[in-house]
Amino acid sequence: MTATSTPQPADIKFNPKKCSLDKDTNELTSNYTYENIVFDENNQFDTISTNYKFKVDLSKPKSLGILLVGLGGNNGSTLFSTVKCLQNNISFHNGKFNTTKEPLYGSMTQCSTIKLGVDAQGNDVFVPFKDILPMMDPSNFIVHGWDINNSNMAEAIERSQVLQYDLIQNLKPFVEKTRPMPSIYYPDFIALNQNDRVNNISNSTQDPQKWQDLQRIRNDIKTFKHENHLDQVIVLWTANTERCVEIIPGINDTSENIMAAIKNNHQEISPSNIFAIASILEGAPYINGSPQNTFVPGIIELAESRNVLIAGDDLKTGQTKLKSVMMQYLVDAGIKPVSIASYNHLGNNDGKNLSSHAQFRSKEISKASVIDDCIDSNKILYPDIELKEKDNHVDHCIVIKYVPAVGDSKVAMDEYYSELMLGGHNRISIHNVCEDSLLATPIIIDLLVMTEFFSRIKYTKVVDGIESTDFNEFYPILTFLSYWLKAPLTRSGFKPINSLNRQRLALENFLRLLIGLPANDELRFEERLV
Ligand SMILES: NC(=O)c1ccc[n+]([C@@H]2O[C@H](COP(=O)([O-])OP(=O)(O)OC[C@H]3O[C@@H](n4cnc5c(N)ncnc54)[C@H](O)[C@@H]3O)[C@@H](O)[C@H]2O)c1
Ligand SMILES: O=P([O-])([O-])O[C@@H]1[C@@H](O)[C@H](O)[C@@H](O)[C@H](O)[C@@H]1O
Repeated sequence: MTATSTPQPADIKFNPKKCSLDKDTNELTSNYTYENIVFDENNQFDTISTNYKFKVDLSKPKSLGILLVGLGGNNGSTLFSTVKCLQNNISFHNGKFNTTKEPLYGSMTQCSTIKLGVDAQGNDVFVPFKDILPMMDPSNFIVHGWDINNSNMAEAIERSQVLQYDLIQNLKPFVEKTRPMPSIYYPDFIALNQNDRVNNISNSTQDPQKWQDLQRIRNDIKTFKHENHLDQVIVLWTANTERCVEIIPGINDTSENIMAAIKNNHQEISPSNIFAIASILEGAPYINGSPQNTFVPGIIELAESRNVLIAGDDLKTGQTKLKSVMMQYLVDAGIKPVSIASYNHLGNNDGKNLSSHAQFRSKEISKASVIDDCIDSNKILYPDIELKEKDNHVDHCIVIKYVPAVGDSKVAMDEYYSELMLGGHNRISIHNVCEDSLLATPIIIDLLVMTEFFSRIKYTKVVDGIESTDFNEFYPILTFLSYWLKAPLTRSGFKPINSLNRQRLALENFLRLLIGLPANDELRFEERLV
């Protein structure tokens, strides 16, 4: 592999001292010793080493099925259009230029690189992220989905006002024949102001039959898979933000209880609960791109028992992504943030839905948690976060307002107010204007590419030189995807990692170990030692 080439599977380069390629099965196996420093209750530490064997199936599927809940929305229709552009090489007049192939800027898998090592002169060598091992090309996605509104995809992209006029005209013949499948609407979960969009639902709002809704969604997934000859389908929620559900013992706390609650039409079963359960039962990974707490304990238990990948919550696109960098920068520099005031206004339908309190509350929770791991990491700056007194926490305020005039442009204003030495202060103000759906769509692409990639990896532990012949799949909550998520869903007993650089480091090092390379460090001894 060279720094510029796009290798095919046969070109995959790996470290033969750590890896072997089985040409019959097209699987690459690598050996890795995971070392961690573990402290006991007396603050004594030990280095714990565990040997693993990882196996990647290098044969990626020809096509990957994507089912979006909320296909007709801004994110859904933008992703659908992007894939059509790639598949049909659609060009458009972008103001001054005729653009042919759109690079997927904003997608880490498609447009970023990873440092692999150094050349003979000690200069860093980078390769495209997507070229380290075979990953799905988004032009091989087959996209469909559900929406509570029946507009065809040409009408949907016009309504969204995300794409340029010329591109919409060029896309129309490729998208107008697609209409979203009818969905489920339980009015209590999204804002009342969405009511006038509802004309494409299969359930009765007066007499809900949630068990039948579940069967119908399962059937939709099966049919889509069958009709398109797909081996794998991933379902992703990019519909409106729902209010959070109440966690009720006996109702949604175990997989058995939640199935019974669906049969009994319990009011705390949300549409997103139904979609998540349907996907898990169909063996389709499910990703929650919105902030609501779809993954109640009963659904997590179901995913664990069925061994189906799940990930969430809420896409980390603009303001929160920057916050997960800023906070890490300030705290790691020994500067003490004492308040973060985050205002944000936008004028798309997402903003309209979030102007309702219960839905805003879901978003407020997911946007607030992003600073927690940094606060937790530094007991010099925040000696006892439990006390929640002035000196021990960050005043973190989150405001979102709906301003129709600005459309899909998301305006974010943040003030980071921090303490410096000798009573000094540091105030950083950020004004960030970005197109909401054009930030979200490449992130959705990354989540889909990486979910498919992780589903081709298995591992086994090697104990005393003996490796088990049974290879395991990942624990179902795929926290490797945290980089793209505001409030990463995390395995019980573990705390989420929010800091962006830490999240990326995990991905980089994991890709490296799969091809037999050690974890990346920046020791640069070539330069620093004589
Ligand atoms: N754009 C971003 O930067 C960003 C970032 C993080 C999270 N999100 C979240 O992504 C979601 C989608 O954002 P958007 O801008 O596309 O919103 P949108 O309002 O344009 O689209 C949502 C779509 O979902 C449909 N819908 C609502 N309930 C449904 C149901 N039960 N079944 C099927 N369809 C349903 C609506 O009709 C609409 O077409 C929101 O929850 C938003 O908070 C967006
Ligand atoms: O990712 P980010 O920019 O912090 O968060 C965004 C919010 O600020 C915005 O109000 C909302 O509508 C988007 O869906 C997204 O959640």
